[in-house]
Amino acid sequence: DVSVNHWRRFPEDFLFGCGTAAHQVEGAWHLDGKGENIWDHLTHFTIGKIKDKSNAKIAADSYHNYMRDVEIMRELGLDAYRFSLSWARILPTGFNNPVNPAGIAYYNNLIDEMLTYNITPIITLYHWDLPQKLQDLGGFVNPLIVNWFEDYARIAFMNFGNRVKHWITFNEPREICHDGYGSANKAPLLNSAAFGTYLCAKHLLLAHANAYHAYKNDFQRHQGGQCGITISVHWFEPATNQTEDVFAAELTKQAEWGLYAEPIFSAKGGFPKDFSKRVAKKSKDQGYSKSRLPEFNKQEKHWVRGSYDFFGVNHYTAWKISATEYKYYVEVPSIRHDLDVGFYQPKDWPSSASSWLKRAPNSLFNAIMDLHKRYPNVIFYITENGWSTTATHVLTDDKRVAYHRAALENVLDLLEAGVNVKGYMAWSMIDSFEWMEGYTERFGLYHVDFNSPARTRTPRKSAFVYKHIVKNRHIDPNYEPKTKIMTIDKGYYLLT
Ligand SMILES: CCCCCCCCCCCCC/C=C/[C@@H](O)[C@@H](N)CO[C@@H]1O[C@H](CO)[C@@H](O)[C@H](O)[C@H]1O
Repeated sequence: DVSVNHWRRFPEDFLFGCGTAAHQVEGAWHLDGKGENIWDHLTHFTIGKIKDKSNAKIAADSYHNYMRDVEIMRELGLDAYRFSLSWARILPTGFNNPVNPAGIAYYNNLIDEMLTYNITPIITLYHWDLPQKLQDLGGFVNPLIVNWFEDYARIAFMNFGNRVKHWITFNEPREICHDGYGSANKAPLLNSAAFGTYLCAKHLLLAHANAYHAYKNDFQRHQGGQCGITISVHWFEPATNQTEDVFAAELTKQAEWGLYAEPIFSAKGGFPKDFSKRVAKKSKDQGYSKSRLPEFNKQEKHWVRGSYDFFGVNHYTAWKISATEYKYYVEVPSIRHDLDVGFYQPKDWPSSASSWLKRAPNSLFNAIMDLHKRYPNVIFYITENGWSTTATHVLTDDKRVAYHRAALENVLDLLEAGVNVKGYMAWSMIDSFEWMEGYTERFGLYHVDFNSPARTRTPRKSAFVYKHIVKNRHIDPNYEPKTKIMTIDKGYYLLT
């Protein structure tokens, strides 16, 4: 293929990794003192919400298989592994007393095993699994979540910060707030469309800032790590180049990810301007005395602004946005009604097993370049990017291979354009519990047999291709793995 420059390389210090999340892989939901979380609660007590009626009681059983997981990291030759801590495994009631020693021991063992093989741990403090006891008190719509989260973050920094140098406070505030509080698309199914999303957004941002400042003030000097947040940033493109579609796409960016990025990364701070105005106007028209989007006071704005060492980007796909066409029924009032745009994905974009995930041309480049222009000098880590297949046991996942290759070409384009991207975490290392979709959608580079007691992991073709890219620091579009037997490359790892 002459159109691809084979000699473009990723820098030696670029972090190639894979990601997972505690609730999606660990299992052991009630073992060794772990408390119940909102997904345990949802899957055990609410009937008919999960597509295949499954739950994550065992999932990929990483709680018992963590040594095999680290072996997989070594097989792939990863520089880094992004995983999350289960808040309720460490603090069964959500509060910082009691601390569960078995929870601390589990993560110590995982971290130490990774470090033995020079694999950098990247920890997400919160990947959607709030302790149920805190949800009973309101979860993210209770302003006290700000202190609860800081207390939990401090326990994590104190116990693991001597070895962990990359901290992500939250995974995807949009999904936490829009899906969990503003609708019933994810636990805790609060479905408070008028207020839930916005109350959650404000409190989550303050909780993030508290954890960030705790790290900065009390840990960073002697631990020497970095703390950031991961936001899902999809690409939103105007359906036409008419002014109203261009504005509709801008508003969509503000509503979908700007709500979380702007208060932290912009020079001015606070919620995004056009979208805030829009919610204020709609709220007034609806007869509310104040905007349903609660503003930050001056002190809060200042506290949140600049609370980052890096920006974690989860990117998967794109949508075309129209001011007038492709509109569907939306609840009133709700964020979707506040935004009031139409959206679609062109039929010729290759489709995955997930209804929302299509391979959109250059969407990763466009999304991160847009962020770079708004927030210059920010360091980016791509903390998730991946492709889903169905549950059928097919190991030749050529569409996943094509997706990762295209995305990684975009990363090279970004590096060439001078954007400071320091790492790429493929989602996911292994198949896992895909939230409301159960086990019907598989994101793993490794297949997991959820019917076998051992939860056997088997590499897909994409695992061999990713390994080749990581090892050679460049993308060979013609590389075809010659074997189906995965090995750990000899001499490739240096013990520290
Ligand atoms: C405010 C209304 C705006 C309407 C404008 C149109 C945009 C529509 C956007 C709809 C988005 C729907 C689906 C999005 C899904 C992803 O963001 C989400 N699934 C990403 O979550 C991560 O992905 C992994 C794969 O799903 C998952 O396993 C992982 O745990 C998540 O971190």
